[in-house]
Amino acid sequence: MSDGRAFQDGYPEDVAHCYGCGRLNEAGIQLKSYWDGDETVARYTPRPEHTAIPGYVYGGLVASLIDCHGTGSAAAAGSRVAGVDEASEPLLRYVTASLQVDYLAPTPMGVELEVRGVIEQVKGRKVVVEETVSAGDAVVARGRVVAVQMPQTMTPAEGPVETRLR
Ligand SMILES: CCCCC/C=C\C/C=C\C/C=C\C/C=C\CCCC(=O)SCCNC(=O)CCNC(=O)[C@H](O)C(C)(C)COP(=O)(O)OP(=O)(O)OC[C@H]1O[C@@H](n2cnc3c(N)ncnc32)[C@H](O)[C@@H]1OP(=O)(O)O
Repeated sequence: MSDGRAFQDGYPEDVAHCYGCGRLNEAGIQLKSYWDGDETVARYTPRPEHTAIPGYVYGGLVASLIDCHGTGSAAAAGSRVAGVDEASEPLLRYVTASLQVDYLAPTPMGVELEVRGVIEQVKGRKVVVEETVSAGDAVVARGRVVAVQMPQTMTPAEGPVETRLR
């Protein structure tokens, strides 16, 4: 967002429960993504429960970071191309159509990870984001997300949040 808030801070309440990026999901990762020039960036330090083997991060967590940084980047990039005022209007809603991950090196625990996104394509309802995950100077994973604007038929479940999270 151009006002210093993370992309995910602009998600309306009905789509703010995602395990990876929902600010209202207290058990989740609550990933925060931002513009950094033409690229996007998010930082996250894995928690002990994200362990694969002692000392190393579970690959599913790395995939989640790529997933949610990708959809957040897509929401920001697609909205920018559509002329949505990111500071005052909600971002367009995107979901993951495709998530590809290559694990290049073991990901150490106890280190802040940096996820970087490059917007490869914005075409119609689709945005393609190329990503890297780094631990210090080492690129530990590469990923690619194809995000597509949520179809109108994919509506959030009704009812109290506790019910929806169960
Ligand atoms: C009003 C205020 C809104 C404010 C919101 C603010 C921000 C919100 C941003 C995001 C918030 C939304 C949710 C946040 C929560 C979680 C996000 C985390 C990510 C997830 O956890 S989310 C869950 C997992 N996710 C799914 O549950 C999706 C299930 N799935 C489907 O719902 C459909 O499958 C769908 C919609 C994906 C596509 O269906 P569709 O019919 O709309 O697509 P269609 O055929 O029209 O394709 C259009 C173009 O996408 C290409 N394309 C399609 N599929 C592809 C694939 N697999 N690989 C490569 N390209 C693909 C086509 O090739 C074509 O490209 P082209 O135009 O170039 O030919």
